[in-house]
Parts: sequence; structure tokens; C-alpha cells
Amino acid sequence: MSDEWIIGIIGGSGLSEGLALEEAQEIEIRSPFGEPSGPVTLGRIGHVRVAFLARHGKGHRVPPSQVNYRANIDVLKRARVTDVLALSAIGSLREEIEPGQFVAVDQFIDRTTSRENSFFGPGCVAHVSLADPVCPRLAKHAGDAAKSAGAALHRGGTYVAIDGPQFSTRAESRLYRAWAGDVIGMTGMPEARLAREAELPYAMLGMVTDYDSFRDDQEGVDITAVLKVMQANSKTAAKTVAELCRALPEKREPVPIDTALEHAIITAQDIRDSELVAKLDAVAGRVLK
Ligand SMILES: CSC[C@H]1O[C@H](OP(=O)(O)O)[C@H](O)[C@@H]1O
Ligand SMILES: Nc1ncnc2[nH]cnc12
Repeated sequence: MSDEWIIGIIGGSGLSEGLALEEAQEIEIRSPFGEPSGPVTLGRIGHVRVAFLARHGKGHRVPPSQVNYRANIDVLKRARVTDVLALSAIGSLREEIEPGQFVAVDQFIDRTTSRENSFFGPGCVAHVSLADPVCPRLAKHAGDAAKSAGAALHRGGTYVAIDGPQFSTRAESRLYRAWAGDVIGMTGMPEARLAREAELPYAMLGMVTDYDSFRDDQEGVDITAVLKVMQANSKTAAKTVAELCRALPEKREPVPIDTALEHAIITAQDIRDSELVAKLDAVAGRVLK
């Protein structure tokens, strides 16, 4: 593996119109897992190569449960991305995590249903560890960058992933607090799972837009207010990415996640499904060769 950084940025609702990249070039990358959310913009910020993908497509066309998370991760892998930073608009489940602040998420509770959540399947079974779904090195760099960009940052936080597109009921919001959830969103899963299967170190910076629905003294989540907070934060999000690239060391040292699939595929070699194995060329080519 080369020692060059290629940072994949998955831009969420707060960063759907892209980033100012040097030598920017938009390319369509095809995936055997279907249609990604849109083209990938390749470019550079200083010494770091960047590949940007808008999670909901340009103009926010794709709802959270229809995002093709597999295709998105697959095309980033095909773009030779080494690490993925996801940006996400999130609700807060804690008084002290306030709208306008950023959270470097480090854990997930997955409440999503019927989303394709693995690249593997019949004929090629794999089990990767997801105990620590976020890459601590990338999360540290991303958190530092958010602070340099002027954000008030919480390091660590458990993200509850729901299907949406509706926001939660008050009872659900209180339940997630009782489960020790700190923030809530609709897209962190299965994105983080799939990044791990693709041996991509993944971190998520959440931008808090609202207090979800747990407070008796507040109305439910109001999308107009959410969009307002999001717009106010989009410059900080873009600046965070620029600060991240500026501060990354010249050379990328390997991390254990780079080899997450090393012993994960347990289907005997001679009975593997050749069609599925062919589709896995980018995600798992390193171990399937
Ligand atoms: C616009 S609020 C709801 C919407 O925002 C978040 O998207 P993303 O994670 O891509 O920033 C949330 O998960 C919902 O999809
Ligand atoms: N309260 C909330 N619930 C789910 N996703 C969100 N994205 C932003 N705010 C949210």
C-alpha cells in the first residue's frame, strides 16, 4: 500500500454542494453494487488528494433509506480512497450537546431496517469486527480540524441510526437516551459497517442541528430550523475538511483497519460464488486475489 493519503469525504445534508478543491475533476465511477448517489469529485487540498461524494446526490435527491451505501463506499474504494470522513447533520439527545456544535462520533446503535448492510453474502461470507467502528486516528485528526475551524467540539458520542425520513416520536427519543445514545441521525449506518468491510478507516463528524424530541419544553423537530442551523454551519464544515488536509502528516502510516478482511472471509475458496467474488474486486480484491 502506498503511503499517500486519499481522503474520501461523504458530504451529508450540510455539505451537499461540494468543496473547493484544487484541480477538481468530476468523474462518474460505475459500481457492480448499483448506482452511487452521484459523481465523485477528485481534487486536492494542499498535499492531500480528496474524493468528494454527496451522500444524497446533488440538490439532495436521495432519501436516507434509498441511499445506495454499498455503491457509495465501493466507488470511493475504486477511487483509491484510503480513509473516509463522513459529515452528517444530527439531532442531539443530550442537553449539553447543543445545536451548532460538532460531535466526533465514536459508536453507533443501528436501528435501521431493510438497508443492504453487507458487501458479502451467500457464496462469500465474511465477518469483520465492528467493536470500534470509528478509526481513532482519523477521528482525532477530524476533531482537531473541527476545532481549528472554530467549531465547539464533543469528542466521542454514540450515534443512533434510524431509518427516517420522519423524525422520532418523543417516546423513541427518550428510549434512545435511556440506551445511552448521545446523538441521532439517519445515515451513519450501514455506511460505517460497509466502510469497515471495505477496509476503509472511517470517522464521522456530526453537526448538531436540533434537540430531537425528548424535551417537554420544546416542539418536535422543525426542518426549517434544522436547515437554518445547517446553513450556518456549512462553512465551518468545509473549513474543517481544509484544516484536516492541511494538518495530516506528509506520509500515511498503516492502521489495523487497512487489513480488516485479513482473516474475515470464511467461505472455502473452492466453493465461493464467482459472480459475487467478481463484484468484490474493489472492496476485497486484496484478500480474494
Ligand atoms: C436534513 S435533516 C435530516 C437528514 O439530515 C441528515 O442527513 P446526513 O446524515 O446525510 O447529513 C439525516 O441523517 C437525515 O438524512
Ligand atoms: N433529530 C434528528 N433525527 C434524525 N436525523 C436528524 N438529522 C438532523 N436532526 C435529526
